[in-house]
Amino acid sequence: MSTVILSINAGSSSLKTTLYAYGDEKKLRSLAKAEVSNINSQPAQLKYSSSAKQDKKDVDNVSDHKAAFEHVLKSFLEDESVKEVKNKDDIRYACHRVVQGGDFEEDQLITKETFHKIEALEDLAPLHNKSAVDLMVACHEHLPNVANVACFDSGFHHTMPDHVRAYMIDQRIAKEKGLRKYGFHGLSYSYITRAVAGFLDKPPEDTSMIALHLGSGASICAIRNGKSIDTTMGLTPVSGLPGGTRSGDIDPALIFHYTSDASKLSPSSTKELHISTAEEILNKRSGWKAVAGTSDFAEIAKKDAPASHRLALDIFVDRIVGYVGSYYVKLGGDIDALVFAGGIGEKSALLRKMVIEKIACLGFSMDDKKNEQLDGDGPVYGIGEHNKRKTLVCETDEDYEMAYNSMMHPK
Ligand SMILES: Nc1ncnc2c1ncn2[C@@H]1O[C@H](COP(=O)(O)OP(=O)(O)O)[C@@H](O)[C@H]1O
Ligand SMILES: CC(=O)OP(=O)(O)O
Ligand SMILES: [Mg+2]
Repeated sequence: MSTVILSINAGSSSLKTTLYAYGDEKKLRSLAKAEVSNINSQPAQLKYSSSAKQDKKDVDNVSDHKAAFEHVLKSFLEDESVKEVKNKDDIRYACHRVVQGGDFEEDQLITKETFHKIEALEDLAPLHNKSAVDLMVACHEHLPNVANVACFDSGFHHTMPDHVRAYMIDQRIAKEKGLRKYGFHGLSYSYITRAVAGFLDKPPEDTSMIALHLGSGASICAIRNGKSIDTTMGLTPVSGLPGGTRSGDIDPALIFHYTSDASKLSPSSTKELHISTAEEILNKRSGWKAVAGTSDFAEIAKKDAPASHRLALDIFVDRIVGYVGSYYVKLGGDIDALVFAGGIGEKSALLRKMVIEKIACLGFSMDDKKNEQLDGDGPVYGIGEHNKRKTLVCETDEDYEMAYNSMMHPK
């Protein structure tokens, strides 16, 4: 008898889902994947793949995650090659990626009580948590017999010390409002830690690294003996590194000088969700989209790209190496590996080369050939080594991480 898990990863404009099954041997098998992209702009696209079926098509009337989820579910249920799922009731668990988990450290079974606690966290992360909460409601409606589990992107960072988590502001207000560094991409960092430890043939508790999750949202994590000691994102994902549409760190006073109405509520705020125009500008109208006019990093890294693209690339590399230097010191130089992950970290040989050249002074190196052509079975690839310190690429997988935790610690 197999247990079936559906992993649900809600991005700001996409919905990525994977169906997994496992049996007594506790080995996860991926059965099928479905992804809806372009959710807020018409038409949205649905991409589906299983061992028997590959499909890509436009889908109409998908203006929110709930509508996208209905398409995804229909695709899974229509695919007769997925023998483990003949009807909705064959799905045992739905795992939801929740970016801002507040004080939650571990995955939570979603009950009425935990649902309301997660819903309340929307105040801290209006731009990130809403779609996840909407999908919990959709699952409750469409899959009434499934057990819903919330998996928090912030959970991995609960081991950061207090002096790293705290901002230098009035501590009474900080406590009252939960204003501290939380950090995100934790599902990815947890996957990377286990995968890299396996690759190095060491227990995770003895493995230390600087991990770079570089996607359209980008962050870095300092991991000592398998645990996060610092990361670049903070109260929200806007801080730290810049991203596709995010500014990354700025002087906070810049907000007051940017436009006269930056402090007003943004047009997309509703009665329930209060997003300031500044928050929207820094999250959705900044980053390489603002500097280079595209949020596609592959375009930015093209050989003959214009000067605006080169500026975006140089800013990104500058901020990355600055944090690597800082985390090298925080880890006391005691590092097994520097790990590139995320869409950009995994696919851009140019970005990896630019970063490694600038941090060679810290004792990192790479082999150009291995960097250009990743060699091995994955998910971890070695691309360089200097004095036993390795440079690695890891194909990270947040969906797998959620399903893996659900399998190892069933709720
Ligand atoms: N071949 C490539 N070279 C450089 N960047 C790439 C390549 N393929 C994809 N990317 C970039 O990866 C980013 C998306 O990464 P991903 O981790 O999937 O992001 P997210 O989960 O935040 O949407 C995009 O900026 C995209 O342009
Ligand atoms: C937390 C975060 O920024 O997520 P993503 O990279 O998926 O946008
Ligand atoms: Mg991502």
